[in-house]
Amino acid sequence: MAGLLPVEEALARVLDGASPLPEEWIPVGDCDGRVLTRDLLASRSQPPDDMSAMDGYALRASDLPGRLTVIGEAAAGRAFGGEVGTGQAVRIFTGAPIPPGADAVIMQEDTARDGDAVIIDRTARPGQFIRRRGLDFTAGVSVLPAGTVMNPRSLALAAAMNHASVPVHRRPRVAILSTGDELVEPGTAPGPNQIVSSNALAIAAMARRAGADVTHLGIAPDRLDATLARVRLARSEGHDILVTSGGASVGEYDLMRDVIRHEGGELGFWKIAMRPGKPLMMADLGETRLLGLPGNPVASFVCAMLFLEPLIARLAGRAVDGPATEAAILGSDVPANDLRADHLRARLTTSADGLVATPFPVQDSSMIRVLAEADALILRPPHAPAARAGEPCRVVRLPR
Ligand SMILES: Nc1nc2c(c(=O)[nH]1)N[C@H]1C(S)=C(S)[C@@H](COP(=O)(O)OP(=O)(O)OC[C@H]3O[C@@H](n4cnc5c(N)ncnc54)[C@H](O)[C@@H]3O)O[C@H]1N2
Ligand code: MOO
Repeated sequence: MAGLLPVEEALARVLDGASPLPEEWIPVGDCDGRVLTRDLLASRSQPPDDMSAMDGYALRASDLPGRLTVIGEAAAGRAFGGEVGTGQAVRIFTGAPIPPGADAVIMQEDTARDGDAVIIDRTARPGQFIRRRGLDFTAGVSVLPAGTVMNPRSLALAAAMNHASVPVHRRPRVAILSTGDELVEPGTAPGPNQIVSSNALAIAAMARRAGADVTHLGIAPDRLDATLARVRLARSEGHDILVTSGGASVGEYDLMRDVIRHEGGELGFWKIAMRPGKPLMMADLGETRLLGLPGNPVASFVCAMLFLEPLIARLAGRAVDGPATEAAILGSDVPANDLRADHLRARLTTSADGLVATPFPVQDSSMIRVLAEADALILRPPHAPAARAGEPCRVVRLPR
C-alpha cells in the first residue's frame, strides 16, 4: 500500500490556492455566520446623548435631600424641552435624554409624589443612573474588524451602528453528485440489489452548516457520459466545489478518474493514508475544485468532515483550525494500527477519570447506524501501537 498520501498533506493540497471568495453586500439581518470583508465603523454614537438608566426623576444631586418641583417629563425618544434649575426635577423614563441642568437620576421607588412636588429623603451621587453619550460605542470607531465571523450578537451590534447592509465574503457554492447504478433516492421503492442513497444528504447538511449554498445534482449511473454531463452542469453553473460520492476506487465501474481526465483536470491526489476514506481524490476542473469522496457512507462522511468543511471555511473567509481534539481514555482495548490514520466511531461517557471513549466493536465503513449512534471519532495515528482500556487517546466530537 505504498503511495498513500498522509492526511495532513492531503488537507494542505485541498486548501492550496483556495482563498476567500469575493465580497458581496447583504442585509444585516442575514449575516449570521458570514465573515466581514471590511472593518465596520460605528456611524453614530450609542447612546447618542446622556440617557437615563431608570424610571424616576432627573435632578441636581446638590438639591438632595429635599422637596423638588416637577417641571415636566422626558421619555425615550422625547426629550424635555427646558432646563432643570435649582429645586426642580423632571419626571424621566428609562432611555430618555437627561435634560440640561440635571446631573443625576433617582429611581421612582426612592421618591414620594405630592402633587407637583416630589419628596426625596436621600442623597444622590452626581452621575447616578446616567448612561453617558458613547458609553457603548463612539462614532467613527472601528468596532467590528474585517475577518469577524458574524454571530447573533455582532449582528445586533452592526445593526445598532446603523448598517442596513454589510460586506461579507460570498458563500461557497457546492454541488453534490452521487454516482452508482445501485442508488435510488429515499422514498422510492428500491428494486433488488438497490441501495437508498444517503451520502449526498449528509454531505449537503454538513456543507450548509459550514456556510455553503448547496445544489443537488442527483444520482448519476455508472456511465461516463451521464456522469460527465452532470459534472459539466456543475462547472457551467459556477460552483466553487463539486463533491462526488462513489466511483473513487479501482473497480471497473469506478469512473471518477476518467471523468477528471475527460474534463482536462489534473488529479491533485488519489488515495490517502486514512481509514475510512482511502480512495479520496481531489482535482481542479477550471474554477471548480472537485472532491471525489469514497462511496462507503462512513468514508464519505469522515472525508467531508476532514476535507470539505475546512475547504468551505477557507472559501467563506473563516479560519481553518481543523477539528478540535480532546483528551479521553479508551473504554476498551484497541489493536495496533497500520499505516492509515484511523477514525474509530465511539461512544463517549464520563467517569471519575474523565471522558471515556469506547469504540464500537465493528468499524465497517458501510455502517451508517453506528455512525449515527457515535458521539466521537477516536484518532489513531498511523502505526499507533496496541492500547489497553484506560490508556489515553484523542477524540474529535461528531457534530450534534
Ligand atoms: N480492490 C479494492 N477495492 C476497494 C478498495 C481498494 O483499495 N481496492 N478500497 C475500498 C474502500 S477503502 C472504499 S471506501 C470503497 C470506495 O469505493 P467507491 O468510492 O468506488 O464507492 P462505490 O463502489 O461506488 O460504493 C461503495 C459502497 O458505498 C455505497 N454507496 C455509494 N454511494 C452511496 C450513497 N450515495 N449513499 C449510500 N451508499 C452509497 C455503495 O452502494 C457501495 O456499497 O472501495 C473499497 N474497495
Ligand atoms: O474508505 Mo474505505 O471506507 O476505508 O473502506
